[in-house]
Amino acid sequence: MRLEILTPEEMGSVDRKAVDAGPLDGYGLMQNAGAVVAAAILERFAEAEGFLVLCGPGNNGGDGYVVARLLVERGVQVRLFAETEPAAGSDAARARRACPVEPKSYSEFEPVERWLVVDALFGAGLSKPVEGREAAIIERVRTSGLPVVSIDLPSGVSGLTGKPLGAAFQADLTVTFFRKKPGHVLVPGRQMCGELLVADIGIAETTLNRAECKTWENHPALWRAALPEIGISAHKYSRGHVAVISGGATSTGAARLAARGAARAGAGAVTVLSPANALSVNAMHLTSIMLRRADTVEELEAFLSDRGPSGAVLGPGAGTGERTRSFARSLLDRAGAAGGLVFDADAITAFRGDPETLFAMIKASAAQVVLTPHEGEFGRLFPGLEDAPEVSKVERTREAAMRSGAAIVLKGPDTVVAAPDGRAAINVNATQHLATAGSGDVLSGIIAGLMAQTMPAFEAACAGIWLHAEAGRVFGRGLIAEDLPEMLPQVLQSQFPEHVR
Ligand SMILES: NC(=O)C1=CN([C@@H]2O[C@H](COP(=O)(O)OP(=O)(O)OC[C@H]3O[C@@H](n4cnc5c(N)ncnc54)[C@H](O)[C@@H]3O)[C@@H](O)[C@H]2O)[C@@H](O)CC1
Ligand SMILES: Nc1ncnc2c1ncn2[C@@H]1O[C@H](COP(=O)(O)OP(=O)(O)O)[C@@H](O)[C@H]1O
Ligand SMILES: [K+]
Repeated sequence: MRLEILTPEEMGSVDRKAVDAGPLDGYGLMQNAGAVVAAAILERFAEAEGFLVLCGPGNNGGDGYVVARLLVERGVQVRLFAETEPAAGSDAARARRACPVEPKSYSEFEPVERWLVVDALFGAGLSKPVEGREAAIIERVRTSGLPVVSIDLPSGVSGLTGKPLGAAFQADLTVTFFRKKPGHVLVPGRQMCGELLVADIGIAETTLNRAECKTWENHPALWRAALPEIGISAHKYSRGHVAVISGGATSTGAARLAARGAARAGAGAVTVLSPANALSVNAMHLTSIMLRRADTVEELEAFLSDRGPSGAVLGPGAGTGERTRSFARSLLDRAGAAGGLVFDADAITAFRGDPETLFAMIKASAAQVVLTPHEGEFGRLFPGLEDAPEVSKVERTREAAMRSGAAIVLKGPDTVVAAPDGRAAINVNATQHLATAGSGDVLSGIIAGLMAQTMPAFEAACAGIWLHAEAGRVFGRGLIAEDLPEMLPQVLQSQFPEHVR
């Protein structure tokens, strides 16, 4: 599978290497790009009665001239709109000369019923907000309701961030080349692409140095090999034991959701560590999951020494006070080399005043640590890395992982996972049904459950996010957090059938 995601800059370097290696030059690649777009249009929109092609000044416009020529050669009606001539001597200028359709100016653009718009204004070279006459034509197309096929990216959407820079097209189909770019998978770019087609334009696979790729679309192919296998002679503790720290009497549900997530993810044993005042409420709701009292660090440490859990979740419903901070310190300090810790929710917020102390402890710890913030929690730990219009969620998450020494799961419809070594994955199978209270608590448990079974942090985080999203996707409407752990068996069994030996 081609899971690598390339920034527009990385794609530009692949293009240059491809041209240097030959046999195709830039013009040859442009011909192939135009050909795959024209073929996709004719296949998907066979009923279109004509085509309105909008060409910008760069190579994206160049692709548009090629598409216009190929459509004319097919005998269909084409009108072409361009405002600026491509730079003299460029591939786009050559494509413009080879195109038999004389361009009209943008002001002459009139929508025609049952025609289709081909958007070749800007692609990877978008360098400033789309305004003025380009914005006006995008608005005219939007109000016309005509279908739009975008070449490479919907013009106006940043290939790096997935965010619109000024006005932007909402496409029905986007055809990009060689590999996806972050803007195709991060929101809102992902929805603005409509259907996305990644086409081969004759760039050899060897042009891409795979070892240098650090960003992928999250997919089982990335981590399937690291999924825990249960051996024939397994016993419950050999399958991993997860401790989940519960909050006080009125906030225990979050820990139980995490515990259930850990158990369904395959941990052989799960223990909820509860304050004394919440023992009875936890006891009333737990069956296979064990329960033990832990109000103080001493009680936590006694449990860690006795039972040596291989994973822990701290944060859901835990409170943001000293108990949570001291438990975090203890878990980081006492975790064995195989320990996998997930700090979520309150365990993140508890360090808002002093993130550097948390990061220093994480870096000094033998444990593998995953932090699972949503945007609000992320802003508390990583001042200066908050969301901003021209910043990529991938780069923010990567920077946070390097700063903290933990794998970071920055949640949302396009959850990004990053590791301190620079690897990053963007998740694409989540649905909006996951936006329900407690859903993140289940996720933290799933990730801890996988780490407790010795899955490394980055892989466990990627797998956890994918499984959690898939559980939500398969369940669909009406989902509440309690349903997520209960969907995991179906997802695991259908996606990862067991090899019975
Ligand atoms: N060998 C290659 O490099 C290939 C490139 N291809 C196409 O080339 C595209 C990239 O081409 P370019 O690098 O020329 O970039 P673009 O054609 O995307 O845009 C660059 C041009 O648009 C102008 N511009 C950028 N943002 C603007 C804005 N908001 N308002 C007004 N003008 C703006 C720039 O000044 C420049 O003239 C890709 O998206 C792809 O469609 C394909 O032809 C395949 C091969
Ligand atoms: N609109 C959405 N589309 C897809 N996934 C979403 C959406 N909103 C939230 N999620 C996912 O749901 C989970 C919510 O977690 P979180 O914000 O911590 O909620 P809670 O604290 O209630 O558990 C995360 O995994 C997040 O990625
Ligand atoms: K475009």
